[in-house]
Amino acid sequence: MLEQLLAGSLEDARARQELRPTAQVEAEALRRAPALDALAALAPADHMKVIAEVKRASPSRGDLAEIAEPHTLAAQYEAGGASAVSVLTEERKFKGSLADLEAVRKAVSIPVLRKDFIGDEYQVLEARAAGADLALLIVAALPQERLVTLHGMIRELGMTPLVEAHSADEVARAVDLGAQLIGVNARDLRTFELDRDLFGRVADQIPAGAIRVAESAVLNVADVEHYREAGADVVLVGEALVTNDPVATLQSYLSV
Ligand SMILES: O=C(O)c1ccccc1NCC(=O)[C@H](O)[C@H](O)COP(=O)(O)O
Repeated sequence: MLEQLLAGSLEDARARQELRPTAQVEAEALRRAPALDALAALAPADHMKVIAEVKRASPSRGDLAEIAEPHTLAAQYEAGGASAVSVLTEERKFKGSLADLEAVRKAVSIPVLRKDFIGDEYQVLEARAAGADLALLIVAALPQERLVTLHGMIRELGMTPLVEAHSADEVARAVDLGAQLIGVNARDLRTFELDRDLFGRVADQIPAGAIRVAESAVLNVADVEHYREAGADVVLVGEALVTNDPVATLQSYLSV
């Protein structure tokens, strides 16, 4: 599934590239106001910080929420205390788009993450051109050489890479990159199995200077407490926010 998702995202990027060539997207990326400082926004605090996700659907759960106005939801997230907004831009299984990201960018003043299956430079340029401050890199999806190149490029464009791992080996690869923002995804992107204890097993490998993000599988405050006790600075939450009252749910997590 991960290979399919990456291949689909790259294929869709190729189709967009036919219409908007690299030079054009690069010019748009360079014209953008500088990216917001996501590391400052997500820096460890005396409570859990939240990256709140705009998530309509997913391969593991199907349709989750209609979200006709992603910018309205994102504004609610910001008002509710989110430190950043994650926007799924993958079209085929998550029903997202870069237009969602652009709309969210206009509506909030907190950092915005492009959450997609990023495998090439064009997608990174698209992220910045649409106003993203962060871009996701999934360790399991790419060879280390590709990760090094894309990680460097994201940083050169002023954005922050969120480097996502799902095993001790992948955390080690993220650390080798010099990643300052490391996510441990409880969801195995190949099987969709959830393992909330994975974060606790690998958190010690993440250097003290890096920000530790626990991704996925938060369904209630107890899950947030579980991640906090295991050392998470930030949780990334999608389903629980889009299927419940987003502000009340978010605020309950911020008390942890
Ligand atoms: O959510 C999925 O089913 C999924 C499947 C395959 C690859 C990625 C997937 N999700 C992306 C994410 O990482 C989550 O949207 C994000 O961490 C929030 O997760 P949750 O709070 O469990 O909705």
